[in-house]
Amino acid sequence: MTEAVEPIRVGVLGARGRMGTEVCRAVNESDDMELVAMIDDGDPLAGAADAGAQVVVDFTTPDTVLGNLRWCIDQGIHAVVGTSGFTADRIEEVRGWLDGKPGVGVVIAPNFAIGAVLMMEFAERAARFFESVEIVEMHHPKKIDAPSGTALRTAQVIAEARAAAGLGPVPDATKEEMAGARGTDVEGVRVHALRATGLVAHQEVLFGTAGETLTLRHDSLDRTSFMPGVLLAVRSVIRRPGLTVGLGPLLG
Ligand SMILES: NC(=O)C1=CN([C@@H]2O[C@H](COP(=O)(O)OP(=O)(O)OC[C@H]3O[C@@H](n4cnc5c(N)ncnc54)[C@H](OP(=O)(O)O)[C@@H]3O)[C@@H](O)[C@H]2O)C=CC1
Ligand SMILES: O=C(O)C1=N[C@H](C(=O)O)C[C@H](O)C1
Repeated sequence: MTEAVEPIRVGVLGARGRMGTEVCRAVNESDDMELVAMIDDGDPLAGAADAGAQVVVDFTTPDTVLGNLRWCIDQGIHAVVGTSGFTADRIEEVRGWLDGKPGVGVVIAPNFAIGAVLMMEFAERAARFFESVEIVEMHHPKKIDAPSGTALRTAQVIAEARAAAGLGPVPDATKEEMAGARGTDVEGVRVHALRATGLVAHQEVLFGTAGETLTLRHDSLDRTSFMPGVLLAVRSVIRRPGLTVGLGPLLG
């Protein structure tokens, strides 16, 4: 006789937001998870611990996510984090907190959509073959930060691949006559942020070299695109202590 498996007890932070609402729906619809806490701005985080959450999913704001994450780690609650704003310094800070809590797992993913994860992997692979590269991220106008976490992460992996290949700076003789005309410089990669009603989350990575260009484009047309990745991270994090950055390592 097979033993009944207990569902994973999940708490959602930012539960009334655009992503939080979708995550609550996805957790409720999954057979192996139970939604035990819905926390939003103003609600005490203790509600998640009181409800016995094993995993907390955070889709809040770049300003509040670090405090939330520190609290989860202190409580011994695993965390799946989609909130943007994770610079290299922040990642290292979280890694330090986890050193003191060896049983706790944290997954921080700038983008949970499978196509976006592949776009970043393909960009990393292509980077060494092209002297030029620029990133254009396009989002709904209610997004509160720019550049997007996805664009930041893409620029980082491209910059690392360029450095490993011994590539110099991206060629650019342009004198910027007005500030911002050439976007912002992220580790030597120009990133441009567009906002328009009707968009959800989109990104292009444009590579160029003599006589050819390569464009990688990903479109999230609906927030359901992020849900399989979020659920995969929830299932994975309970048996994956320490810090995992990005969804790639969970995809096998
Ligand atoms: N990794 C990924 O795949 C994805 C990441 N994101 C990221 O997720 C984050 C949220 O995006 P989105 O859902 O669109 O944003 P929303 O503004 O719709 O949602 C954020 C929610 O968090 C709430 N909130 C703010 N502070 C706290 C707090 N301290 N504790 C609990 N809840 C809080 C907000 O409440 P109130 O509005 O009342 O302040 C709001 O309901 C962003 O950083 C975004 O970039 C988005 C999509 C995909
Ligand atoms: O705010 C959003 O919407 C999104 N945020 C994430 C980011 O900043 O990269 C992921 C996705 O782009 C949607």
